[in-house]
Amino acid sequence: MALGDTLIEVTGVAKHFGEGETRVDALRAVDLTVRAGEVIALLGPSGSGKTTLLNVIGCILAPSAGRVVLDGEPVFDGKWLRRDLRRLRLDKIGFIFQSHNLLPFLTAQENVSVVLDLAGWPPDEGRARARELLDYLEVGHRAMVKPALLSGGEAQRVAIARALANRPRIILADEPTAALDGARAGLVMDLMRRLAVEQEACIVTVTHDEKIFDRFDRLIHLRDGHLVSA
Ligand SMILES: Nc1ncnc2c1ncn2[C@@H]1O[C@H](COP(=O)(O)OP(=O)(O)OP(=O)(O)O)[C@@H](O)[C@H]1O
Repeated sequence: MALGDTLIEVTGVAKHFGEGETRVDALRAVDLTVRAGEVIALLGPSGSGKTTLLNVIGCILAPSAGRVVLDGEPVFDGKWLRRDLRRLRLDKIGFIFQSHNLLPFLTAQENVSVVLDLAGWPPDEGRARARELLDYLEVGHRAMVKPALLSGGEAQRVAIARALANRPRIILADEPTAALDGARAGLVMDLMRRLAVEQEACIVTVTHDEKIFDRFDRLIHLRDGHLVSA
C-alpha cells in the first residue's frame, strides 16, 4: 500500500545508563522514521539497544539526548514536552509483549475493555469494541474465559486486541510471537498487519524470530546502540 503520514520520527536519540566506569551507552545518535502502513522489525544481538529504543518510542524511557515526534506531535526534545505521558500512551500507542501480560482475574473481553474504560469510552461501547476485535481475531468464542484457560496463541490474540482497542496509530511489540509455533506466528503477524493497515497505523517489533522475517517491510539492525541499516 502507499505509505501514509510519518508516525514516528526519532532524531539523534541517545540513551545511556549509569555514569563513569559503569556507564552503558545503550543508544547512540539513532535516527529512525516510520510511516503509516509500515511494519518494521528491530533486530540485533542481545544488548544492542532494541528494547531501549522501543521504550523510548513508547515514552516509557526518557532519552539522554535527541528528539522524538509521534504522530506529528513533538513529545521529547532534550526533555519531555508533555506532562501527561500516560494519556499520550493511552491515545497513541499500543504495546504487545512477549508474555501477554493479561490480567488473570479478568475475562478475555474485560482485559480488552479495561483499556477502553481507562481511555474514557462509555462501558457499553467499550464492551462492543472489545467483542468486535476478539471476533475479528477469531477468539470471540473465548471472550468470557479467564487467561489461565486460554492457549498461548489465543492469549496472544487477546493481547493484540487489547493493544489495538483504542485505535492507536503506533503499535510497539516486543517478541510478540516468541511463544508461538511457525504457523501461528505467521498468522499473528498477518492479523497485526491487517489491523494496522486498516487503522492507518505502524508496527515496530523487536524480534529474534526468523520464522516471521518475511512478514516485515523493513528489517532494521542495531549494533552497540547504532542503527546499522534502516
Ligand atoms: N535499566 C537499565 N540499567 C542499566 N543498564 C541497562 C538498563 N536497561 C538496559 N541496559 C543496558 O543497555 C544495553 C541495551 O539493552 P537493551 O535491553 O536495549 O538491549 P536488547 O537489544 O533489547 O537486548 P535483548 O535482545 O537481550 O533483549 C545493555 O547493555 C543493557 O545491559
